[in-house]
Amino acid sequence: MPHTAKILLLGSGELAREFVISAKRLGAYVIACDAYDNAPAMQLADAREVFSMLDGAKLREAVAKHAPDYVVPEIEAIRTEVLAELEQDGVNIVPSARATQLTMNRDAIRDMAAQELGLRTSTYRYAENFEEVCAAAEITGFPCVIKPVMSSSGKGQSKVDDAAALQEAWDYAVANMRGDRQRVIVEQFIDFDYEITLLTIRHRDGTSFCPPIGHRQERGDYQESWQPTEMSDAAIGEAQDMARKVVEALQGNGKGWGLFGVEFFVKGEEVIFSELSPRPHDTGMVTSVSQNLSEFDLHARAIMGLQVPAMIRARPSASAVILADRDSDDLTYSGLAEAMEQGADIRIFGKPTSRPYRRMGVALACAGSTDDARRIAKDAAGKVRIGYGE
Ligand SMILES: Nc1ncnc2c1ncn2[C@@H]1O[C@H](COP(=O)(O)OP(=O)(O)OP(=O)(O)O)[C@@H](O)[C@H]1O
Ligand SMILES: NCC(=O)N[C@@H]1O[C@H](COP(=O)([O-])[O-])[C@@H](O)[C@H]1O
Ligand SMILES: [Mg+2]
Repeated sequence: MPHTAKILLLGSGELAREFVISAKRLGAYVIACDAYDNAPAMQLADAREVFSMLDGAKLREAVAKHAPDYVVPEIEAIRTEVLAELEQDGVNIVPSARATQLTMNRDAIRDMAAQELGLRTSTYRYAENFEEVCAAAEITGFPCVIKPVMSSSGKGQSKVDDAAALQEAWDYAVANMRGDRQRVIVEQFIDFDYEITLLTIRHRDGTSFCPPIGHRQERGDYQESWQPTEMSDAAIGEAQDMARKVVEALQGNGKGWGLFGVEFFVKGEEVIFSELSPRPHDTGMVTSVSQNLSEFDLHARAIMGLQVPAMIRARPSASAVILADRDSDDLTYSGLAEAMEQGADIRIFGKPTSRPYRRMGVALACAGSTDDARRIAKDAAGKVRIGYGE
């Protein structure tokens, strides 16, 4: 098939699905990969491969079979050593193999940010057994937050208020971690005023930023986001400086081009670095309606060496998630017309199965203010009904 670029997409969730749309508009041919068939992005891509991306041999095989111009990771759980080897052999890993390696585990990126780059972070220690957890909590104090170093979307994460609750938090982290390394980060709990995602784009002409996105999380997972969010110019400037430093440090031997979601906590005028994704961010789904070019469009443009505006504006907008509440493989959706009554838009991801709290869709709204947009998006999300085939 004629195409402008061939993209092997590693991960086929909702963020990949939107990315496929953006990349295909620019004429790309996209092969969507994930561990399960009929994943959201596969339904729209040109081709699919179903395999575990933690399996290095299978990963190599997929790259050899398709000879892509770009390998675009969309999840963290990937055999990233293989990406580094492929990069050595001339394969273009987005944004770079180093970025995927350092962000796969929380410890690598946190050490780089706090120690090498000197960015302000919460106080933290790592622990590999319960005794070390107790020692770490002595240093961070209470409350603290315990997370597996390998996890995302809040999996295995808990806030701990006193020493009596440490055992439960450790057990919960071990039970919900990804991979085989029993290691957690114990972090000082930051009683922040608000938290943001700063979408940062590294592209052929330099670095651009989107207006900050505010968000609210529950169980460590995003519930709603809005853009722009109120923030002083000084705090925005500080966040941009930190984001620039960290994305530049991730370039390694790759081009380092692409969009990053850089997360910060803000307390008073203090901006505290939390973590980042070297790819579109879930809280950034709001950009599908808030910006002329969404985070997915911007990622596609940056990767393909195309122009990215220096100034990106956002009109007041919000997103609110549509979550499942049980396990099912016989899903239907209704209530979209009611959900749209106040002007919201709805995205249904088309995930073939549900589980409690799995994100199945999102409601999006623009309004005169972010407060109004949040209200409309939340109301709309609540009106979409999921049928579980019972
Ligand atoms: N040290 C902390 N102090 C206060 N809140 C925290 C802390 N660490 C995490 N949180 C809360 O939990 C949320 C999820 O944490 P974090 O981003 O580290 O997890 P994650 O599993 O990597 O999430 P994702 O992959 O969805 O970005 C944060 O956005 C924040 O709301
Ligand atoms: N915070 C990371 C994040 O939002 N990742 C998004 O969720 C998908 C996995 O969802 P699933 O667990 O429902 O399959 C990923 O593929 C990605 O799109
Ligand atoms: Mg996060």
